[in-house]
Amino acid sequence: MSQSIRQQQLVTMLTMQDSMNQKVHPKWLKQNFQWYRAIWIECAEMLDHYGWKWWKHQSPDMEQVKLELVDIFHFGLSCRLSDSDDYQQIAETLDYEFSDIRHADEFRTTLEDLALNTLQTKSFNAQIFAGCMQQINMPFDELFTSYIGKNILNRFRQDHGYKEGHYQKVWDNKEDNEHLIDVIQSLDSSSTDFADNVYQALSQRYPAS
Ligand SMILES: O=c1ccn([C@H]2C[C@H](O)[C@@H](COP(=O)(O)OP(=O)(O)OP(=O)(O)O)O2)c(=O)[nH]1
Repeated sequence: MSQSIRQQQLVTMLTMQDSMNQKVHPKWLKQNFQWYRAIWIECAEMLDHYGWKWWKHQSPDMEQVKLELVDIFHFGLSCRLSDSDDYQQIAETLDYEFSDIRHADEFRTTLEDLALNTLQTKSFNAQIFAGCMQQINMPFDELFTSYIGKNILNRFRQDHGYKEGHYQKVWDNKEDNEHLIDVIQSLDSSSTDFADNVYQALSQRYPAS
């Protein structure tokens, strides 16, 4: 049976994720990193970007909300890669789960369901994750494009001393994540060179390079 486009995109992301994790630690699979912990913490960070305080005016920062979902997806893919090295099989499973969307009445409650499920199972629930995406109108293609962008930013950070502590996170009064949003919007994401172009654009903007 031919592979769907979404499955191909999932295999591409799984490959990039494994490679990114190896950059952080060459033997990452043996480190027993707590991916589930990273997921629920990111859920809380996302809720802050979305807004939840009833006593204060807050407007949702949807670009940042989407970027937090992309961070969660990095950790979710890592969860799945911790259990199997068969990219194709993981992609098929995720592809099915993305068609079996689960959500509560509104986005914040779905996000809490995701955090709760993550804490209870210590794993990644793609059905509820897909529910969060649906409730903020984020199509899978956008997840794919933003995933590539953020993965490249994560690489860029590591190449410029993120782990060692000498990476500059803010340039021109903007956080690197905000620069990334600008870069993604300025490039053609359908180009086969998209990932390389993101890296190049970040290098051009970064003051120390
Ligand atoms: O082994 C790892 C560790 C991290 N990441 C990625 C996932 C996520 O895309 C990013 C970390 O998220 P974020 O940028 O929010 O982390 P931070 O370093 O805590 O930054 P901030 O202070 O902006 O939240 O790094 C990986 O892919 N593999």
